[in-house]
Amino acid sequence: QKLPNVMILATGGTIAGTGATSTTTVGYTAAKIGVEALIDAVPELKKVANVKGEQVFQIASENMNNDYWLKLSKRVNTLLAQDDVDGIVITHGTDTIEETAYFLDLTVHSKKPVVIVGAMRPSTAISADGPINLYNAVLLAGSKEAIGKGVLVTLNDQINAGREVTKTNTSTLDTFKTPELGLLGYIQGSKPFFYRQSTRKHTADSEFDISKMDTLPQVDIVYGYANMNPIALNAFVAAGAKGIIHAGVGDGSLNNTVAPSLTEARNKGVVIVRSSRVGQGIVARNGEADDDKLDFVVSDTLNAQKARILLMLALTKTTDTKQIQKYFYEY
Ligand SMILES: NC(=O)CC[C@H](N)C(=O)O
Repeated sequence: QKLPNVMILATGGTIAGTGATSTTTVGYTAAKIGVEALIDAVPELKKVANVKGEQVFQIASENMNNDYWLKLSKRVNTLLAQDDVDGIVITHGTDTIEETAYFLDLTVHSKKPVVIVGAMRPSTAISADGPINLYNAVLLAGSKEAIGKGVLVTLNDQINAGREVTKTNTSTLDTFKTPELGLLGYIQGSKPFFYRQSTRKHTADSEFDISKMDTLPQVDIVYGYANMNPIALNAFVAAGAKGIIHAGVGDGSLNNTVAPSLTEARNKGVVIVRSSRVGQGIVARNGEADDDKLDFVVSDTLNAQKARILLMLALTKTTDTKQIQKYFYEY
């Protein structure tokens, strides 16, 4: 039986982390060991795929930025265009895995599997989760089942969709979840099992193309809270933000000390997206604000960090808020 060719692109994170002792599970160093060492630590990979590794960069993912995303997405597109690559695994720090997953979901143009994987314990820890997670990721990236499902995230034997997955716990192994909408499936006994898939456009159907881009528009996030003031919002706008994600309280509600500054920003051409700090549910258009009159956009079910990604990509195509709103309902 012919094994699939799976390329492992390493970017750092705890999966490549090392600690002082086997019980060091906090205060370790992320992004220490290279891709060859990651592969060598799991000889079982060779039984399920022909694996090759490439170190794209080596960072703790709190340092993720638009430049790294553009580089990674371009590399993934180039590799997937090759006949000798069947799927891609990306090893990644867990802090921003959900953002990278959604960015690639929108900018990789292929039906071939792309699987992002991380770990919550460094490679040196007792019961490190990196090796089994990497094994599962390679298995998934080489599987027929993962074709056309969009960018996937796997840790803890579970498969989640790039659009929906979020980190829900600072430290436990079962941190990655898609609350309410639910995970896509499991990996058990060296087999992936899928039960659902996202209805939103992604990968091969995505119209966002970053192949010729070196920068992305500035979009910042303003967090909602009681006694909120517009200082951060005004500073972002003064610094040249082209878009603002307002992670409002509740259903994206606007504090009355901040609403006038949002209107002012919109009048200057800044695109305002009302999202929510709640994390679940739809932000209703014309619900907590008259979006038609204010010319604001709502984030649908995207959390603020994912809404930021879609707005950046939307702004590479248009500043028309009707079209941008359409994207938020389609992707
Ligand atoms: N568990 C982790 O991967 C967290 C380590 C680090 N903060 C990162 O995101 O890269």
